[in-house]
Amino acid sequence: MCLSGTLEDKLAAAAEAGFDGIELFENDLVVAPFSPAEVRRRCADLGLSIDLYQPFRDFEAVPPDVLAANLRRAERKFDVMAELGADTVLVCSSVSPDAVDDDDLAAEQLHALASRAADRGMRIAYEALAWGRFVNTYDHSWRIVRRADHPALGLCLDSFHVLSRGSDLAAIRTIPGSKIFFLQLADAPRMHMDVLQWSRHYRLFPGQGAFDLTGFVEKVLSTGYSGPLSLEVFNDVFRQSDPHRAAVDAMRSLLLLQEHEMPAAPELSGHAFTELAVTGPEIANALGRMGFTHVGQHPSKPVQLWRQGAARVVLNEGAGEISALAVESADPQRSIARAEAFRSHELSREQVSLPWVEAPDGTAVFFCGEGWQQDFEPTGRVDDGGAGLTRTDHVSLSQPFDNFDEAALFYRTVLGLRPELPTEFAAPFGLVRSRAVTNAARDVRISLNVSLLRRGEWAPGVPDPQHIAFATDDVFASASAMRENGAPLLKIPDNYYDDLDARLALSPELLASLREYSVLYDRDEDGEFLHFYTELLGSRVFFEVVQRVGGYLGYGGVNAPVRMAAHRRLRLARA
Ligand SMILES: O=C(O)c1ccc(O)c(O)c1
Ligand SMILES: [Mg+2]
Repeated sequence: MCLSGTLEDKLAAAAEAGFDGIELFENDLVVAPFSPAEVRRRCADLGLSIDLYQPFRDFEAVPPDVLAANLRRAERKFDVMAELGADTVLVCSSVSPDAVDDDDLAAEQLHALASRAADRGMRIAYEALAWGRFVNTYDHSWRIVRRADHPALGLCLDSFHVLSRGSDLAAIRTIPGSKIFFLQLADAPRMHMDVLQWSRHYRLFPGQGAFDLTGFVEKVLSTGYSGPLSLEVFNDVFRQSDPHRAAVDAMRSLLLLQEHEMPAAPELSGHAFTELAVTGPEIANALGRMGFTHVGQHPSKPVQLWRQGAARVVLNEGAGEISALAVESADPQRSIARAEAFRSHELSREQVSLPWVEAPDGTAVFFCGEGWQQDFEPTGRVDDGGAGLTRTDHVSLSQPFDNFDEAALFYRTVLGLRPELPTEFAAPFGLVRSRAVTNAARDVRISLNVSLLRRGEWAPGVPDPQHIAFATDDVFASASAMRENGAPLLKIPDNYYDDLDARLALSPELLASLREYSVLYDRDEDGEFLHFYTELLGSRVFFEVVQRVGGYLGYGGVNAPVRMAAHRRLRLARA
């Protein structure tokens, strides 16, 4: 269910990512051209056991004629399972109009089913679907299993059904581990919607959503449960993305559940630099006009280090995009050990001495220790403080549609960053979701952005832009110095300031300065955010300058559509 493709694709991807078992979803078998015995051999060849066959629906608490038909249906499925070598079948709680609200009857009929399964050396794992007609909580399914009292009948616990209902988890620890036959794990974003739709479209791998999967798994394991930890993630995007990548993402999510056994992530302390791959002088010119100085030169390659305060940009040759982000690590080799443990492998690139890995969108992530700047020879030019930029505030990367949740989990596991809550805004070409990942000190901040739906066909065929945001302590002083130097700053329309005035009743002086310098503004209970942008440089990159006042932790997301519309207008004017 977690992987796209046909059965062959799914099995290959699961095996390659190191899984040792699967749940076989009935549809995948029904449409496959292989007999169950052939599937069994294929799985064995790949080192995969078939740990569960599912789903068997709408069985319990029905009138006698329906029961007879259901038992016949079950026997046919037991035949298939025998050929597959699968000994456990998932029976999910009924949604049938034939079912009645009668726990005694449900228990009695499940007992009958379990007896037949036992005759064939098989077991029934009963799962409460969150939308089951009468049985929709795990404690209710447990009461029925306890009442049925058959050794071949136990529970399937599925974290989504349990956590989506907000069930009290205390009772989990009262279930004997031997009566939990199967454990399914799925995370999800918090949503206020019909639980069936939520489950079938938006599940996520553990660590990608809002549920506490670590706490849930701890409770289940404390019962003595020793069966598989299986992932059952119904997700519209995963359903259509590369199964090999999704399987690695899935494995990473399981490893996160045992994070205490993984190498700890060394402390990160800021963005060492961000690398831009550029063609032509446009970006170097812009950096110069923004007050950056070309302070270092690579001895053998056309690679330049530009600096202003502790804000650093490396310019390399390439297609006009952010090609790498570099973080300062207390121990780069341990950062790599952590990355390797989470299935992200160290890469090498000619003449790069820094250890690095690749993020899901292809951006290189460098781990810099002390002295990394020695790779550059001084140009003799000195940073005089320029326009007052102090450091990199954040790097903003637009993500490929298929890899957004994978990216959040990558940064969480490999770099040890914390994902913040996602936000959404309406951009000119569709809704955009934005999610930041940060370290505890918040001196490493990466903002990930993605279209909510795959881009519409009328949207321009240019890639979504990416940017680097630099911090200043005085946004107006920086804007004024840059304007004086002829930096290509983005003009914000007057309508925006009229709306700000209406919404926030800012002092006339502040409003006038914002308008004068095309500075945007946001505030929340904790502080204020003042920021301005450059025009697009080339087709893909721009810069932002931000001033945080007080404890404002966001990214001015409310203002992003204003910037996007302005960039769009410029693109059209240039075309
Ligand atoms: O959406 C469903 O129908 C469905 C089926 C089987 C499961 O194990 C489950 O959690 C949900
Ligand atoms: Mg389930």
